Amino acid sequence: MSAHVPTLLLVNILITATLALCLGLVARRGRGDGLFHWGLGLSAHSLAYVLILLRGQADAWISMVLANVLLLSGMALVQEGLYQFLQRPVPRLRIWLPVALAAVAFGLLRERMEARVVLLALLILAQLLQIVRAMLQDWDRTPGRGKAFVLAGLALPGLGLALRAGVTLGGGMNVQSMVDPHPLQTLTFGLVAVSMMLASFGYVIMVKERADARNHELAFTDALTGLHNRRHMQQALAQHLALTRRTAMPLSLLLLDMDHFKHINDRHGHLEGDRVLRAIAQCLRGWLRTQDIAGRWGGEEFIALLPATDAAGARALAERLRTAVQDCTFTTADGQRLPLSVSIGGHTLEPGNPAGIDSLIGTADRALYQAKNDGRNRVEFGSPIDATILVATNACQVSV
Ligand SMILES: Nc1nc2c(ncn2[C@@H]2O[C@H](COP(=O)(O)OP(=O)(O)OP(=O)(O)O)[C@@H](O)[C@H]2O)c(=O)[nH]1
Repeated sequence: MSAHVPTLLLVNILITATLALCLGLVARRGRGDGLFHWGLGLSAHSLAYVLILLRGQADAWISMVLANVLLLSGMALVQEGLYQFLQRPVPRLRIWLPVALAAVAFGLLRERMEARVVLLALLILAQLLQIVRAMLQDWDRTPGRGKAFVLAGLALPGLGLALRAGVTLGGGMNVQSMVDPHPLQTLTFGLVAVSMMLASFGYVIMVKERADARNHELAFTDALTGLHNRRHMQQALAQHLALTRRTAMPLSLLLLDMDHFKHINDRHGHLEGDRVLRAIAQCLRGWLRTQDIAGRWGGEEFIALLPATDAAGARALAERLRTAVQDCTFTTADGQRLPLSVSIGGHTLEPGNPAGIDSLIGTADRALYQAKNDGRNRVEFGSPIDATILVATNACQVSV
């Protein structure tokens, strides 16, 4: 099966130019997503096909040498974009070496069609392998669906070019003829059109997937402490409450409030106050178990959700947190040591308890109020705790 090669080339020019234009409209230099360079790469490809279309009419230096150099430059620019996206240093020498080699070699091989076909296949395959290698190295950090499209899209022309080179070497057929095209010539140009669309859409999906993940992180993270924010904690609370209703697992909640924090702000300034909040967040991260979920509830108040934790376990953990903050040696920028303490209010929902979020938080909040009223730097629980639990708690305190 052969198609009219100039028509195929025209289709390729239209596809790559349209994609380049679209990317050019949305890309911003310096945003670190590589879209700008990817768009430049597509423009280089588009121009290369224009020059290939002029084969037979324009000078061989333009329609062969410059066209092939532009094709390889397009791939080099695509690689630059990808390295920017992966936030890795761009290995310019490695990326542009095939382009420099092509400029020299294609100039020398203008009259040797077989050598040109094989060389082009080898250089493009070398570029594709570099791209695949870079993506595999960052496999876990690269968003999922988009990268599959990019890899599939880039593999297709590699396959076409390798086949073309193999047939040229094996049978010496003229796979470059425009007048009486070899089916492989048709296949290669057809594959290039599909592959550039596939890879470019894949790349845009990759950029979008990463932006979505970042936005999600920003929407659910507290900017000052890096802990989960109130919105995330409300969602986590709802999920774990539903789980507690269906399973035989208790659920505990702690509300932690810094003592006399206004005094720290007034005396040492808000920046020091912020540093204290970060130190407390760090302390929480260090002391909670991996299944526990910690967040900033607002101002100088923190929240910890303790799944599958009964009242005794929650109280022991709360005491450990209180002691850890008390023992924390916080030093201000001008070298003063600040004593810190937190009051903690807690509550535990036993399995099957139909209480809702408001009731759980309300009870913990009342316990926190009690802890403040009773002199601060204390732990209070909303649910009654029996004598055996208290003994266990005291034992924990001693071990801390
Ligand atoms: N630096 C800093 N201060 C904050 C932030 N959010 C709230 N605050 C301050 O936290 C202080 C809270 O003061 P209060 O509610 O009176 O609480 P407190 O001084 O800790 O007193 P008690 O809770 O009764 O021990 C206020 O001065 C707020 O301005 C923040 O993000 N950074």
